[in-house]
Amino acid sequence: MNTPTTTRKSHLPTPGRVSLNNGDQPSATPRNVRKSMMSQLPAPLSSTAHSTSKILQSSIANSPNKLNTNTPIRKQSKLQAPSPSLPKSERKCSAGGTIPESAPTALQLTSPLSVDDRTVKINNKQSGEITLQRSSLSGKSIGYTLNPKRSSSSGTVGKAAARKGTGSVLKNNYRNSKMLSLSLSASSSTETDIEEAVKVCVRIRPLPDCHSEQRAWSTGSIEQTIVRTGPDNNDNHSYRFDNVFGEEATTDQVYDTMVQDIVSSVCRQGRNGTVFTYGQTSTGKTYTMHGIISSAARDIFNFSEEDRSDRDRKYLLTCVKVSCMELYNEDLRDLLDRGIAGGDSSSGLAIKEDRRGNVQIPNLTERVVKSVEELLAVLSEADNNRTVGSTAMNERSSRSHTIFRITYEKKEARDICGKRVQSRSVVSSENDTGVECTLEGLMEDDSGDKENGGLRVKKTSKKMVTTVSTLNLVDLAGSESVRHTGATGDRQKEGGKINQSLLTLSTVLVKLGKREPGHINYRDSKLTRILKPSLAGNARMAAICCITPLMQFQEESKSTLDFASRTMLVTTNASRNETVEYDDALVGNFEKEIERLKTETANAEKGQQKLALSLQESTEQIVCLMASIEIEKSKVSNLEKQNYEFMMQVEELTLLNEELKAVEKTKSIYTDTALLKSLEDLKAQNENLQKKIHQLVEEKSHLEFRLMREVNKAEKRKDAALEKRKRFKNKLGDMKARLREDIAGTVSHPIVVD
Ligand SMILES: Nc1ncnc2c1ncn2[C@@H]1O[C@H](COP(=O)(O)OP(=O)(O)OP(=O)(O)O)[C@@H](O)[C@H]1O
Repeated sequence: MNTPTTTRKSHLPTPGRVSLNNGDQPSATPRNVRKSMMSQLPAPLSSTAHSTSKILQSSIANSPNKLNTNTPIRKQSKLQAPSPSLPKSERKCSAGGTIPESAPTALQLTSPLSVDDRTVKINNKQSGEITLQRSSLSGKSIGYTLNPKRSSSSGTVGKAAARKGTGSVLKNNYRNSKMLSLSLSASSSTETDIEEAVKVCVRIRPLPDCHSEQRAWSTGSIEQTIVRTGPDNNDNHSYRFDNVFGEEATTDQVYDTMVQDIVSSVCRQGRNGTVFTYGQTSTGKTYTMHGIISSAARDIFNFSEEDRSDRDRKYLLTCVKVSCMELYNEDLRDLLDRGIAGGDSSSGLAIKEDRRGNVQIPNLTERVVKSVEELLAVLSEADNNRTVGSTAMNERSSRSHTIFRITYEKKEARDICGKRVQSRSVVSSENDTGVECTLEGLMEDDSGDKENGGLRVKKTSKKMVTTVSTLNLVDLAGSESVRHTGATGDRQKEGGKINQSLLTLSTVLVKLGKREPGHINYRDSKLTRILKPSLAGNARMAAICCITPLMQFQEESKSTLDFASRTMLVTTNASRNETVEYDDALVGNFEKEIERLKTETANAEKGQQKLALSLQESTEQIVCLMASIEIEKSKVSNLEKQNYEFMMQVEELTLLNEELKAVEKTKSIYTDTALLKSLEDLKAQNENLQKKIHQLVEEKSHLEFRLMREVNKAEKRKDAALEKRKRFKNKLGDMKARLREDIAGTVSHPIVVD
C-alpha cells in the first residue's frame, strides 16, 4: 500500500484530438322609477382580463397490447442525436428476455400529429397506427409535456424505445412486453427554452494488459446497454443509457457524442452547459475530463473565430474567460489564485446566492484567454494547484472536486427590429478584463431606399444584445471504499468528505428525478450549492459515469450505474442568457415616451372619473325628469276626469235650458203671476248656469294649455338629458380605445432599460 501524500502537480495529459345577474317589478312611484334607473347605470369600468397559458400535459400508459410502463420515460430533446433503430438481428436481450419479432422498434408520429387531451396517435412502421392513452394503466403514469406550440410540427420518435428502458435494469422489461418509447421533438430549438433530460453515458475504462481476469461488466449486444458478465452473474443485470462506451472507445468519441452539442449550445445559443464525470476512484474521470476540456477549448475558439471572421458577423465580439476551483474537504479554493501556487493556503472562497437564486463566488479569479493554447495553459496551471494524493488505487488520485468554468461572452449590435447593424456602428476595445463594446454613430439603412445616388443614412434606434453563457466542466472526486484504497489518516478523512458530498449529490438527483414538489437539500454540501443553478435547471447537462470492468469492483461499478440511472430521470430547462441594452438616444426616447404615456394615462384617468361623475349626474337628472313626467301625467288624468264631469253638467244644463225655452213659449198662455215669478227665477238661474258653464270652459282650456306646456317642457328636458348621456358615452368609449392603443403600442415594444 502506498503511503498517502498530498501533492500539487500537473495531471494533465497531452491534449487529445481537438473537435467540437330579475326580481318583482316595484310600483312606479318616482322613487322606484329612480331606483330602477339607477340599476341600469354602467358597471364599474375597471375589469381586467387575465389570460393564462395552458400547458397540455399528458401521460402515456400501456397500450393494451404493447407498451411497457415499468420504467419511466424521459423527455427527450430534439437536440439529442437520434439513435439508430435496433437491427432485428440484435433483438436478443442478453439480460434474459427476448424482444418479440413484431415489437415496434421505431415509431413515427402521424402527419399531421393527432393529439387531443386524452390521446396521442403515432404510426408504427410495422403494426400501423397506435394510440397512446393519457392515463396510466399501471398507476405509474409516465409524464411528458406536450407544448402545443411545439407539437404543431412533426415529431420524431428518435431513439425509439430507448427512453423506455434507458437507465434502468432491463431484466424485467423485455420479458412480457415490447420495447417501446417515443419522444416528441421540439419544432423550435432556437427561441424557446429546451426541456430535456440530462444526457448520461457510461465509460468503461480499459485495463492494463496485465489484467487478464474476467470482466464483470461489458457493453451489451443491444446498443447503449451494459451488462453484467462473469460467473457470479446470477441476476442478469443490464442497464441502458444514452451511450455506453467500451474499453476501446476514445475520449474524442465521448466528447463528440456527449459534449459537443452542449458546447455548441453554449456558444451558438447562449445556454449554460454542465458536464461532470462521476465514478469510483481510478476509473478515468480526470483522464476523460481533460480530453473533454481540450476538445471543448478547440470547439469554443472555432466558434469564436467563425463569429469573428464571418463577413456578416463582424459586429459580433466574443470573449472567452476561464476560472477553476476545487472543493477540498468542503473548502472551496481558487485554483488560479497565484497564492496557492506559491504554497500559501488560500483562504476558502465564499458561496453567495442572490435573490434570483444565482450562485456567485466572489473573488474567484477569472482569466481572459485568447487561444486554445492559453486556455490549456490555464488548465495546466489549475491542475498543478489541484490537490491530489496517492492511494492504493491511484497514484495520482484527485482528492477534490474540480470545477473548470469556461465563460463565453458575445456582444452583437442590432437595430430595434432585430436586424443586425453594420460593423462601423460598433466600437469595441479589448483588454485583460474582456471586451468593451459600445454603440456609436449612424446606421446605414440598406433596405434599398436610395437617395442622392447613395445609401440613405438615417438615425436608427439600436440595441446591444449581450449573451453570457458558462460551461462547467466538473471532475468529481472518486467515490472510494477504505477496503480498496487502504486509506488512513488524512486520506481516510478526505475519502469520507468526498463520499459525503457525492451522497448529497446523489440524494439531490434522486429528488429532482422524482419531480415532486418539495424541498431539495442543495445546502447539504458545497458541491450541490455550487451546482445548484445547473441542477435546478438552467443548463444543458451531461453526466459521464466511469467504471472499471474489474470483477473485484463489480459492486462499486453497479453503484455507479445505479447513480447514472437516477441521473437519467433528471430534466433541465436551459434558457438563453441574453441581456439587451439600448443606446442612450433610444433610452432617452423611451423614457420620454414612458413619461408621455404616464401623463396621458393619468389625464385619461382623471377625464374618465369626471365623465363617470357627470354621467351619474345626468342619469340622476333623467330619473328626476321621468318622475316629474309621471306626476304631470297623473295631473292630466285628474283634469280629464274633471273635464268629463264638467261636460256631463253642461249636457244637463243644456237640457234644462231647452226645457226653459219651451216654458217661455207657453208664458203668454200661463198668466198666473206666481208661475211668471217662477219662470223669472228659472231664467235667472239659467243665466247663472250659463255664466258658470262659460267659466268652466275657460278654466278647462286654461288647464289644458298649462298641461301641454308642462308636458312639452318635460319632454324637451328628457331629450336633452338623453342626448347628453349619449355624448358622454361616446366620449368615454373614444378615450378607452385611445388608451388601449397607447398601451398596446407600448407592450409591443418592450423596453428594457438598464
Ligand atoms: N480510457 C483510458 N485510457 C487510458 N488510460 C486511462 C483511461 N482511463 C483512465 N486511465 C488511466 O488510469 C489512471 C487513473 O485515471 P484517473 O486519474 O483519470 O482516474 P480518476 O477516476 O480521476 O481517479 P480519482 O478519482 O482517484 O482521481 C490514470 O493513469 C489514467 O491515465
